[in-house]
Amino acid sequence: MSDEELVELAPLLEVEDIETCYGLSQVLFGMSLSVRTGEMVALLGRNGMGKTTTIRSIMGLTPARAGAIRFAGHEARQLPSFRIAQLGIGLVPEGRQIFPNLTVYENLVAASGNRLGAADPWTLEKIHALFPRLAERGANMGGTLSGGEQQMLAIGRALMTNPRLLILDEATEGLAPLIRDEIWSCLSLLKARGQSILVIDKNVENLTRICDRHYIIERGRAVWSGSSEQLIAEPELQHRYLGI
Ligand SMILES: Nc1ncnc2c1ncn2[C@@H]1O[C@H](COP(=O)(O)OP(=O)(O)OP(=O)(O)O)[C@@H](O)[C@H]1O
Repeated sequence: MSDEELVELAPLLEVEDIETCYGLSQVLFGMSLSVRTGEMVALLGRNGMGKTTTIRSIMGLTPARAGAIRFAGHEARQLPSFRIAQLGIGLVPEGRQIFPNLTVYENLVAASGNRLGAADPWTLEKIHALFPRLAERGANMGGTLSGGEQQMLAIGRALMTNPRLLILDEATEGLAPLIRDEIWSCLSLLKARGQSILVIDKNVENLTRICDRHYIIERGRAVWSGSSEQLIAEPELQHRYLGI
């Protein structure tokens, strides 16, 4: 089998037994997860269990000190975060972190590109069709947008890099119900389009509706993983690990 065929068979993202610390304080203790091409995977767990840290480690923002992170055939654990982004991971970070002093248009085009040669790349027109509000507000400064509009902008900005994997950290947190629904519809659409997605969110009902698989993280390691059907069938899991 050729190297290319082996890469095709391997998961797009494979996180294996990573350990991550903030200074002397260890947060991840052998965290593992994988995302296959076209899959939508959720990372669930109570506050402070290490979900954001897992994503920060994948992105090289808080590098893991042990374990392995493989992405699209590359060993990524020790790469700087700009290289990891260039391999094709688009992050929608917690708190959105759009550029407040750039216009909506500038935010969208700042990091846009199709460096991996996607067959049907995202364009400004397609982002505007996905989120018409961004078209209306193109000339406004990012910092003047509502929370929901900023979230749409953060998603649009990540998509404009044409990522192989889109990672969203609490994308619906703190938004009005109607705006939340809009974000969930957008995620369903992306999933249907074949986008590989890793998502952190608290809304298990919406997650089980569209995700393929789920991981539950407890004190820095995955304690359960399974399909949406399996998660729905085990309400005691949700009670025990998610406090629902
Ligand atoms: N920059 C930091 N320095 C030190 N400790 C941190 C830092 N960021 C997070 N932590 C600690 O690491 C642990 C895991 O945090 P993390 O943000 O990964 O959890 P989480 O599961 O994403 O929770 P939340 O839903 O609250 O964001 C927590 O105990 C948190 O206090």
